[in-house]
Amino acid sequence: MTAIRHCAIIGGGVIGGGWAARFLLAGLDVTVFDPHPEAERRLREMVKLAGRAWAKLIAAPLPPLGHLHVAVSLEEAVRDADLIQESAPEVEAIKQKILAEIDRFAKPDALICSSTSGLLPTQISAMMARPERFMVAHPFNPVYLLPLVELCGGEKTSADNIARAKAFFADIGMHPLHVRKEIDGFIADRLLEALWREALWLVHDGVATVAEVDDAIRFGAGMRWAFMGTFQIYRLAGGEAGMRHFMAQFGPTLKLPWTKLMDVPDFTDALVDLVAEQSDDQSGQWDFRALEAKRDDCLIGIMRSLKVQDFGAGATLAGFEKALRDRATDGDAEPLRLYEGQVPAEWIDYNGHMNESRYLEIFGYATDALLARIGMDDAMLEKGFSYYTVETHLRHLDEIKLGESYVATTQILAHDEKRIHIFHRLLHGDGRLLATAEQMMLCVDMKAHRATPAAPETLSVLQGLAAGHRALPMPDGAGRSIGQR
Ligand SMILES: NC(=O)C1=CN([C@@H]2O[C@H](COP(=O)(O)OP(=O)(O)OC[C@H]3O[C@@H](n4cnc5c(N)ncnc54)[C@H](O)[C@@H]3O)[C@@H](O)[C@H]2O)C=CC1
Ligand SMILES: C[N+](C)(C)CC(=O)CC(=O)[O-]
Repeated sequence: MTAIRHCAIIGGGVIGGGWAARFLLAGLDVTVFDPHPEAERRLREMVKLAGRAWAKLIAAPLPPLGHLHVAVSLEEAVRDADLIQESAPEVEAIKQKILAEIDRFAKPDALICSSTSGLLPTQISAMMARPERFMVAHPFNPVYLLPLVELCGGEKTSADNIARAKAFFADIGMHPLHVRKEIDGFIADRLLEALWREALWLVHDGVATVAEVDDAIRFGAGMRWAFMGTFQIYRLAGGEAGMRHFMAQFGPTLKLPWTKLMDVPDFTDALVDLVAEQSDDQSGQWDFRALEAKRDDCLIGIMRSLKVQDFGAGATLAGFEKALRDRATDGDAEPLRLYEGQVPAEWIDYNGHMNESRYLEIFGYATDALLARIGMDDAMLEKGFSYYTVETHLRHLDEIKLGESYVATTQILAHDEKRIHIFHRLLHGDGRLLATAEQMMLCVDMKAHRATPAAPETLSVLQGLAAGHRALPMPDGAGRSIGQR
């Protein structure tokens, strides 16, 4: 089975564009077919937006951006692809026809996926000659940021292909969720639809405006759903007695006529106008791209916080960053690129530039990344071993402002079985050297509170990295002390 390096996307709208961006940022080549005359402009704008988001989100070296090609036909788009992601309009007949065509022109071992939000895989693959390599891979908007992808096979999808898709989507930083029963709307859209129906009724019945409905979500339950979902949150709502008490107390309310569930208000012109006008009142002052960027920044904030907690989507992000670091080629004699990002608003001080403490914060993240690279993981911490920083010499050389990008590189100057002597550089995106930090790290037995030799497997990775760095010149400023000219 060939590795997946080249993806094709059929339909390059909101979702196809999001897939293209995620694949390209993960270093894969992408070919898109979309008959829309504006398709290429929209795609390139999406890739730019996604690149901005990943630069802020991901604290690990990214592979070089893949190559984007816009094809003139479906056949041209799919013929060399290892994975094809159909993302055309949500109409069963259109999807059946497109999937049959993809099946005809694709390589025999290519995986074929559909982004459908709720159509049944067996139905939409009905005209395919080889449905065993087909499945739904349902993403969430924006595809380049949200990790969830629901995988749902049809009656003829092979288990091997589901496993292959699972591994592939995990590899590009996603959380594949296998929907084991073929069901309309899969798991997530069943939940979203229930909420959407109720929201429409509330507006239709004049109970609330669209902005009030959104406030009811975003100031309350929406915040906790981001990391615990519904069941885990309700378990806590049951108090110490937990889920059983919660169900005993709130079970009976389910029988009260609180929801309209399967009833859908008729989409009369009056309802569409009401919702659209209220939506304009709520968000009309926002330029579309600015609102997308605001959404992305909020998601990035949530994911970064969850990463610190190593919880939910944050654990997925941490795992992806670790894989990127492991995959990155160090080069024989290159400082390691261990941490990069853009300066967020809260790092700006009264002088209008990044505050001095943030320089050390960035170097701290680079040190953490180095330690992760040499195997100082949770298992090592649990055994009671870690590295502590025992000395830092920090030089502030230049300033960096809001939204500007930076990268921290790390050179290993020396090491022995207990110590690592490193030299970090902080570089502006335009190449200026902003700061350096020379540090001594000490391996510590945390239970005995004393220095200790590192584990042989840690020393062996360290030796490999240090061997490459031995050829590098001693950095300008290494060994300096304050007051020296
Ligand atoms: N928008 C959303 O929030 C989500 C949508 N989806 C699913 O993704 C799929 C695409 O939806 P969107 O991107 O939202 O729609 P969209 O309308 O933004 O994009 C559809 C694209 O398909 C193109 N297209 C039309 N006929 C085509 C053909 N014969 N061959 C190739 N391209 C063709 C259109 O020009 C358009 O650019 C649907 O199945 C939808 O259910 C899945 C998750 C979320
Ligand atoms: C509205 N929708 C059914 C197309 C939504 C989805 O499928 C997922 C999402 O991103 O909300």
